[in-house]
Amino acid sequence: MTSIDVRDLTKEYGGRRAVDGLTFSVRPGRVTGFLGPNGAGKSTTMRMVLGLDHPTTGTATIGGHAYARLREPLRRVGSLLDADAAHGSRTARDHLRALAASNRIPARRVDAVLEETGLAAVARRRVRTYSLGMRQRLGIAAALLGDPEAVLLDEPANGLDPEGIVWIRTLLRRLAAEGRTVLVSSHLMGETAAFADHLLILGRGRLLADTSVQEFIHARVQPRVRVRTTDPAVLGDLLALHGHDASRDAEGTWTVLHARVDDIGRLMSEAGVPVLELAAREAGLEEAYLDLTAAEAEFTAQPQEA
Ligand SMILES: Nc1ncnc2c1ncn2[C@@H]1O[C@H](COP(=O)(O)OP(=O)(O)OP(=O)(O)O)[C@@H](O)[C@H]1O
Repeated sequence: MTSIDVRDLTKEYGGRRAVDGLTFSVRPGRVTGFLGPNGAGKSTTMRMVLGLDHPTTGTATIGGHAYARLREPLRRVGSLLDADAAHGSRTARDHLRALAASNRIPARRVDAVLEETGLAAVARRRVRTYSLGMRQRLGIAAALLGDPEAVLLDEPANGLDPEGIVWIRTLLRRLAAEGRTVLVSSHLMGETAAFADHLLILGRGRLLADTSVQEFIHARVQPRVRVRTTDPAVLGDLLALHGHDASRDAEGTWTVLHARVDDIGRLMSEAGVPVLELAAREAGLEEAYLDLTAAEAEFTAQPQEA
């Protein structure tokens, strides 16, 4: 089994820490979402895992080995860091063939990944004529070329149309189901929640969270119930009588904090208050993520000097 292990990893650029003492493992068989604000250190970490940057201190290994020590690395780990990695004057097919030849990957894999990424029909066109989404698909094709056990993708949904976004989600889920190790950075919280099982969240080069998506959301977003009836004032009195923390919007819909639909439904039924709408409000990753980053910003804010 191939896990990606980062230990005490630090990277300084001119005395500034882009990555600051990171330790985590990315496990096989699940999709790990890699989140954090712009400049948090996600790409720098991925570059160090892929041997494209040298750590100032610490180690990053794939299946226990530094990238530089892997034989035929594309067969062990595939990556997408930059959609413009292919030379514009080459065709997609030639680009992938050259990559395959230099890593002793059978040429039939080229056709397989072109098919898989939906590029087969345009494979003989020069890459410079590709749209951003097509270049992104080509980058993903290159990542999958060596049938690798581990895959690192930096913002793979970038430039993809809605169909492409559904496609990448399905692809990531399948790669994980096949037992591969999948690390994916993204700024799209809705998308990350749809494809990721686990999260690593960075802030200013440090690890803020290493947790399952479900646990992360449940720990940060309180359960709420949305409820609507014919007479909002009567419902307001009923909720207050039973000590519920609730607020009412302009249309008369109540939001009840720390409550479950079963409790509110039963309460209304017993009091004879008609229910027009009753729903548990779905807690989202975006809300949980913003809660964490806001708390972090507050915690790290430096007091102004007088
Ligand atoms: N080659 C470099 N030289 C100097 N500073 C760098 C270099 N590469 C990255 N940095 C700095 O390191 C920090 C982390 O950048 P990085 O690109 O890893 O963040 P990120 O989390 O991937 O951000 P984004 O979400 O915007 O892609 C930033 O402050 C960036 O300016």
